[in-house]
Amino acid sequence: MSDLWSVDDHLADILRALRPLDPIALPLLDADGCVLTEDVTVPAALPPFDNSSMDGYAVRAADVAAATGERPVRLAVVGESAAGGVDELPVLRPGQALRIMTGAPLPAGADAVVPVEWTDGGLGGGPVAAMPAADLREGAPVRVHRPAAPGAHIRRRGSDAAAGTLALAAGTVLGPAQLGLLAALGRARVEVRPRPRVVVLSTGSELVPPGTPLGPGQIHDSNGFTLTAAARAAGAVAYRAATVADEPERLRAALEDQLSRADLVITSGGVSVGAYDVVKEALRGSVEFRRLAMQPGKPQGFGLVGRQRVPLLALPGNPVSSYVSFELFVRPALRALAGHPQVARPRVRARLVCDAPLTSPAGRRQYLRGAYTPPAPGERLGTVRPVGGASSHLLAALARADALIEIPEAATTAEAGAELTVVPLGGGGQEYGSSS
Ligand SMILES: Nc1nc2c(c(=O)[nH]1)N[C@H]1C(S)=C(S)[C@@H](COP(=O)(O)OP(=O)(O)OC[C@H]3O[C@@H](n4cnc5c(N)ncnc54)[C@H](O)[C@@H]3O)O[C@H]1N2
Ligand code: MOO
Repeated sequence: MSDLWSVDDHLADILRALRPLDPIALPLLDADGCVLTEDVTVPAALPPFDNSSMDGYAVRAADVAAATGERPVRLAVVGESAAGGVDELPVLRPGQALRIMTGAPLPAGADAVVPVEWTDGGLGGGPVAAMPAADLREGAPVRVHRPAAPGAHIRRRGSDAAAGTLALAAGTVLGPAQLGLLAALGRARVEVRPRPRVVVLSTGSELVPPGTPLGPGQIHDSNGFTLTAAARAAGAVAYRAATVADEPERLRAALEDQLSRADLVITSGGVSVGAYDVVKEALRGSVEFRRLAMQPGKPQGFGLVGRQRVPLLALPGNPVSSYVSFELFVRPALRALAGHPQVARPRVRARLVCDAPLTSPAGRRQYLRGAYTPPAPGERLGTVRPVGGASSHLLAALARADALIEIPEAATTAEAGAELTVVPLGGGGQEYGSSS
């Protein structure tokens, strides 16, 4: 098996040849899912002013210290502070209160907010459930039924983020909460590594697009869809190009067309030892073709092509082979281009559940398709059950699977109950926020 490359060496060679894309400034929503490349400091305190966390009355805490239901404290209402209000607020004097809404600025002199439910709302009766309309309480004093401690229901200026402190560190993955923070800080754009632009090129003279009836010997291009969707799920901006017939000139022309708009190109098919292995023929020289100690996915190609030296991964044409190859090699490559610290999908250990022992070719790492069940409460391991056989044309079984089951190179069988490594395939695998 000495002529076969290991899966790990092949991935390491690909990652060594790549460098993360140059950072660009993007509008916030375009930066969703991207890796931040600047340290963002807080330009001005958040919140920018002391404000109320309740609808109620701004008061001097000392004024209401003795308030009870039986002996309410009566305060003169001297105005109102509403969120977004532009009027200058009066300075609160002893014996006075100011109507205040959630988020509205606290007037000078006030040091607490009494929620409206602890007052008569200016109506002269018992406690109210909500702030009465303005005309009902015009000029009326408010009776406070409960004390509020100094600082109660006040959100202090800078209590969320103090000016000059670090809000988000370079390396943070931006998701909903991080984008919200940037917006709150007033940032319209941020510097991030962009999503890689990917072009997917399916090769094969037998291929026709779905929606077109099949002629003799023809099949529908499925890899183009699997790989484009997989690239998008990995965070790329991916396009499926038209399929290319098994003619090297056509593939070179198609590549020429696509290279300028791609940070990475994926081809499928044409990499084995057949008479019409177009990718191998067209790209020999700039792409290195290898045979890996792996099943499926034995034939693989990788190189930097064109003047711009765009990374190109040439995947085998069998549908399962190309998808497994994507998960093992292309996804990490895309995440490396996007600057993600963690490029591979997380692996888990799981116990094999199967009716008959599984077999695997000697000296090759096999990736079978499986259905993974996470550990039950209190259990250390989940379970995994194979879905379909090992053949690399089994698309229907792939569509029912949610994990890859790894059988190591050294093993030729795996019995029920064996503990194995599993690669769950679900979700985008996105972990926001973390910068480590
Ligand atoms: N004599 C040998 N034959 C083969 C070997 C070998 O070592 N010696 N390796 C086999 C293995 S393993 C694989 S994997 C395939 C790889 O073949 P290619 O990458 O050259 O792919 P093609 O020959 O073009 O196609 C293989 C298979 O997949 C179908 N296909 C291709 N593209 C698509 C697509 N876009 N959508 C759906 N299906 C596609 C194609 O019709 C073929 O059936 O080689 C083995 N042979
Ligand atoms: O290496 Mo192939 O990918 O087994 O079908």
